[in-house]
Formats: sequence, C-alpha cells, structure tokens
Amino acid sequence: MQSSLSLSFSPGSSSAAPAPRSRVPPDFLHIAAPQTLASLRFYGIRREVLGFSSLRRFGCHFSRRVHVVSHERPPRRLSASASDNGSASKSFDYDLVIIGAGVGGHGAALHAVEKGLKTAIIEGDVVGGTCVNRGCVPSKALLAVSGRMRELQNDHHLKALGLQVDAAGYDRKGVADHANNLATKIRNNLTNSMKSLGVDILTGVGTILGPQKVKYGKDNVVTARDIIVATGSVPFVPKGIQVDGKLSALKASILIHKIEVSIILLLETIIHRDYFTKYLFFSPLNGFFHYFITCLCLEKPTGKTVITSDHALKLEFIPDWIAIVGSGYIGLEFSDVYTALGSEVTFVEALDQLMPGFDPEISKLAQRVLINPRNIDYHTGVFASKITPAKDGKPVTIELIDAKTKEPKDTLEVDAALIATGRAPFTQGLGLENINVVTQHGFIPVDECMRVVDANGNLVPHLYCIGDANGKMMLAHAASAQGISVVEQVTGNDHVLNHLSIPAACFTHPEISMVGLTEPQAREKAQKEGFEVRIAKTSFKANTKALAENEGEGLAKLIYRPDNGEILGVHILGLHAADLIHEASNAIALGTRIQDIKYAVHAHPTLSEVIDELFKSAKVHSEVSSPASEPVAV
Ligand SMILES: Cc1cc2nc3c(=O)[nH]c(=O)nc-3n(C[C@H](O)[C@H](O)[C@H](O)COP(=O)(O)OP(=O)(O)OC[C@H]3O[C@@H](n4cnc5c(N)ncnc54)[C@H](O)[C@@H]3O)c2cc1C
Ligand SMILES: NC(=O)c1ccc[n+]([C@@H]2O[C@H](COP(=O)([O-])OP(=O)(O)OC[C@H]3O[C@@H](n4cnc5c(N)ncnc54)[C@H](O)[C@@H]3O)[C@@H](O)[C@H]2O)c1
Repeated sequence: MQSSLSLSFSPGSSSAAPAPRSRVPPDFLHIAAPQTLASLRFYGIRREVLGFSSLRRFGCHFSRRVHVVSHERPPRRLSASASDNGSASKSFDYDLVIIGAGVGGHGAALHAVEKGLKTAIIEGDVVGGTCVNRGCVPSKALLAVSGRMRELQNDHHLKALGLQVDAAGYDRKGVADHANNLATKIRNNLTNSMKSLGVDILTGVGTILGPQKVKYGKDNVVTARDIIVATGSVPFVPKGIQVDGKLSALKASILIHKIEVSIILLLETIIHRDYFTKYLFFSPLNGFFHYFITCLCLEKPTGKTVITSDHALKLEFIPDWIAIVGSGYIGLEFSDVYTALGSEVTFVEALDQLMPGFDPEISKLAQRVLINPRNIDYHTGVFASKITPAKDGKPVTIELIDAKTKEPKDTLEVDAALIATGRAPFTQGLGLENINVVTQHGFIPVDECMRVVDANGNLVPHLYCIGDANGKMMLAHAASAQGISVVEQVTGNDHVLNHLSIPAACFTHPEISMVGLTEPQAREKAQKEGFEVRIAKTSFKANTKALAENEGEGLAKLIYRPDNGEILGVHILGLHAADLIHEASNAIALGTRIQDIKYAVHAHPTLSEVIDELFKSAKVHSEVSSPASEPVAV
C-alpha cells in the first residue's frame, strides 16, 4: 500500500475519458506552449513557485487524494479473440497505455488488442519512432541501393556472370527519395494497422504522473491498469564532439518548453506580476515568442558536416571523404553506403579492433571482405576527443587521442564526420521522478520480465519498460518481442523472453548475422560452469547457390556443447546471412538440439544448405539420443 499527495485539475483533463484527438499535426503539437500546471510539473516546477493565482489561471485546483496501489498482480484476464479495441475495466480509462509509438510500442499495441485489451499509445513525435523514421527502414533503403551499385561497379563479378553493363551511376536525390518514401510508406502502414484495430493514438509527450496515471500533450490525463514505457533512444554524441545538425523534433520540443517556461517564471518572479503568463501565453504574442525561441533552438538544416545517423539518412550530400567515428552496426552499414556511392571512408574506433562487438573471427573476416578491398582506412585504439564542424572553407577537424594513455595522437581533416558511437536511452520528460525511478547510465532499470525497478530495488506496480529505453538489446525486433512478452504477462501468462535467442544482423554486402554467444563469451561461460565448447564451420565456397550467384565469400560458425548438443551461438558472414540466421535462432528459442535439427531436410540448391552443413558437421557425443534414431509413427 502506498499513499501520495496528488494534484487534480480541471477543466480539460478528465480521467474518465481520454481527450479527443487533436487535429494539430503531430510534428507541431508538442512544440505548442504549455498551459497547464501538469505540464509545468513536467519540467520540475513546483506549485510553491507558481503561486495560487497562477494555478487558477492554469485551471487547476488542489485536492488531497490517497492513491491505493496494490502490489499484487492484476486479476488475470481471459484472452479475447476480439480484433478491435476492447473495453477497459471500470476503474481505468484503458487496460494498457503505451508511451512511445516506435516498433516496440507498435508491437505491444497490436498484441494487446489481439488479447482484448483496451489500448492507447501516446506518441510525442511521429509514429514509427527511430526504426521507421531514422533507423532500420531508411538505412535499409540506402543499403539496397549500395548493394546494387556495388554489384554494377564490379567488373570482375559481372564478367564472371557473362554480363556487360555500361558505367553505373546514381542520382543522389533519387536515392534519398527512395529512403524517405519508404519511411513514409512504412509509417503509414504502422499507423493504419493500429487505427484499423482500434488502438487510440494519443498525440503529445507522455509523462507519468503517478502510478497508473499518464499525462499527454498539454493537459490530458489518462489512467491505465498497466503502462508500458517504450520511449526508445537517440544518437549518443560523446563530449567534445560538436554536431552541427538539427535537434530531433522531440528533444527540441522539450527544450523549447523548458526555455519558455523558465523565462516566464523568471520574469514573473522578478516583477511579482503575472503579465507575462497572460500576455505571452494567452495572446497573439505567444506565436511570435514561440517562433523566436524555436529559431534559437533549431539550427538551419543546411551545410551540416558533423552529423549523426539521423541526418546521414537524409543523404543531403555525399562527401568525398568522411570520417566515421565508431565501427559498430551504424558505422559499418554507412561505410557500405558511402563507399558504394563514391566516398572515401576513415574509421575512428576507440577499441583495438574494428567491429569489436562481433565474434572476433567474424570481425577478422569482415575486415578482409568489407574493409580492406574498399576505399576505407582506419585508426583503432583512439578516441575522437574533439570534432569541429567545417566553417568558412576550413575542413572538419578531428582530434584523436590514445584511448588508453589519453595522449594526443593525430589530427584528421575531412569533409564530413558521422558520429556512430552508440545510442542513448531517451527518458526526458517521462516523469520517472514521480514514481521514484532512477535511471542507470540513462537506461530504465527492469527485471527479466521488463518490470520497472525503482530506486529502492522494488518493482513499480503495473509499470513496464521495453525496447531501447531499457538497454537490454537495442534492436527493433527485440523491442517488439519484449512488448509482446509484457502483454502476455499482463494477460495472465507467465512469459520470459530468451534474449539469447534473438538474432541480430548487419546489412552490409555481404551481410553479417548472429545469435547467442560469441566464442569468447561461450568459453567464459564454459569455464565457469564446467562444460566443453566446440566449434563447427562451413564455407559459402562449397554452396552451389552461392557459387551460382558468384558470391562464394562467406563463413558460418557454430558454437556448441558436444556433451548435450546445445547450440550456444551461430555467426554468419555471407550472402543473405540476415535471412539464414533464423533457423539457428528458432532452434535456440525452441530448445532444439543439434542432434535433432541435423536431420531436417533443406531444399537444393539453396543458401540454407550452408546451415544444414553446419549442423551436420557438429560432433555431438554419440550417447546423446536423437529423435531420428527413435521409431517414428507414419
Ligand atoms: C541508423 C539505424 C539503423 C538501425 N537499423 C536497425 C536494423 O536494421 N534492425 C534492427 O533491429 N534495429 C535497427 N536499429 C535499431 C532500432 O531502430 C531500435 O532498436 C528501435 O527503433 C527501438 O525501438 P523502440 O520502440 O524501443 O524505440 P524508438 O523506435 O526509438 O521509438 C520510441 C518512440 O517514443 C517516442 N517518445 C519518446 N519519449 C516520449 C514521450 N515522453 N512521450 C511520447 N512519446 C515519446 C519517440 O518519439 C519515438 O517515436 C537501427 C537504428 C539506427 C539508428
Ligand atoms: N542492423 C542493425 O540491426 C542495426 C543497425 C544500426 C544500428 N543498430 C543498433 O543501434 C545501436 C547503435 O549503433 P552504433 O553503431 O552507434 O553503436 P555500437 O555500440 O554498435 O558501436 C559503437 C562503436 O563506437 C565506438 N566508440 C564509442 N565512442 C567512441 C569515440 N569517442 N571514439 C571512437 N570510437 C568510439 C565503440 O567502441 C563501438 O565500437 C546498436 O546498439 C545497434 O543495436 C542496429
């Protein structure tokens, strides 16, 4: 049981019914000036500072109310086959409210409706989040182009197939439009899929006001039996690096709100009058004031030279020489795009080898296939400690320091720099302080069931966090799978997602994919737990389909336990590796052992035979039983 002082306000905020959807375009809504106490609280402004006259003007009054919060699990609901939004239990507006309509939120919403939950999703920017608008979708459109360009420019490859092609070329704007149009199409698909199922899409920044209560937009409050936070992430830019791109719309809106409210409160405090609230917020001057602050916050989108993936995906220009800081997924995929479109790339990587997150053997092979033959050089073991954008005819300068000694190492001068040094969880304005949750390195702490853990180590009742914001696995399908897992739990099914069965892929040419442990991770686990680890490998060079495509470069690697046939990890570099990994990831998810899967039959000639060969070449101890050796009923 827990009691708290709460603030209620009227009009405009009804906890009985959600506010009608705004007709203001989502892009602009969140930049509107705040006019309610609730939104002021959102910025940490206390009621004592505001004074009661201000509060009344905001349409608020105080009441002492005790929330009774049960720490028990909610009564289990029966799954409903209804394909429309159900009706919430009497005491809440919704069964489930999701904050953030990225892929995680979308996956959760669709599954929730399928389960008969009355569901709403709150979005502060545009539906689709990072993946659809600034991530997977536009980047894969660019990579589709780079793959074709690469093939068309490879005389040796074309000759081997007996093809003749005149010089390949591209239209930058056409390529950029392809990425942008695809993002728009997928965003519309996502929106329509939610609308058609009856998910309420509520527009505005969502803030948790307290247990089971969320504010969104200006002053709308909804209650829900369960809340899922799915607020995602933004590019992480290390200290010392000056990005000259625009702020993201969501970040900008929050910053603009904060600046406006701070200026007004400062002016009111100085002169002890409320003119400013009256004249700036509730008069035509508001528009000018807001425009002025917005111009201060948002830089012009032209002439950017130090960028993150948010900007790079727009393909506003193709630099002759670009430094890519960070050689993880984003760095590697963009190196594929830029080199195919004619840029020279220099990697700057803090760790001692490129692509440090991959299995070391795959990183080595990737270096041989994806880096060395291309127009790419690299500096490893160095930090980009300071990056200054190009200005007045001067190039972008990058100061490099030794990652260990921190001694200056080198200075690079390039046309542009892409900062691909990871992503930071986005939790600003979420109101975590209202529920005593403290982030860890920015991430929202959760247990294995995505239940949010508060500052005292207790579970926050009815609150879950999925996707990039919890940092378990920053992948689109992981976010969605976590959302589905949470919905399973709130509808009464115990479900724990096995993150070791979630595959990942890097969509270079050729692709890289993986699931489970890397070899060093497996060996460490084996040493701790006392079992043997073995490795099996197969090459694409022996695969008919790969050779027919003249794409024999590639390797598949299996890490397994010979004592019981457990698959610990699979890593693939080669043609369509991203599609091939699912046989292994499904096997891990279902607990299928090598001695079971090695008898499965694969069509010939297909790339899947690479994986078939991989499982067949594993040596599981002979005494381990296999279903194939048992009699089968026909
Ligand atoms: C360049 C790039 C390429 C990528 N490629 C791939 C890929 O190929 N495959 C893959 O699996 N992953 C890829 N990713 C990662 C993938 O995009 C993320 O893992 C995924 O988008 C995370 O989903 P999410 O739902 O957790 O968050 P997001 O997609 O970031 O969505 C969060 C949403 O919440 C909204 N929001 C935030 N705060 C609030 C608030 N307070 N109120 C209301 N709304 C709020 C945001 O506006 C956003 O719409 C890529 C990422 C990048 C940057
Ligand atoms: N195909 C995909 O699934 C895909 C594609 C793109 C992004 N993503 C997701 O997006 C997330 C972010 O990707 P990312 O590539 O930015 O991060 P990442 O964590 O994959 O790689 C970041 C790299 O930057 C290096 N680094 C960090 N700070 C540095 C500095 N100051 N100087 C030099 N090097 C530095 C790190 O050592 C690391 O190698 C990933 O977690 C990934 O899951 C996935």
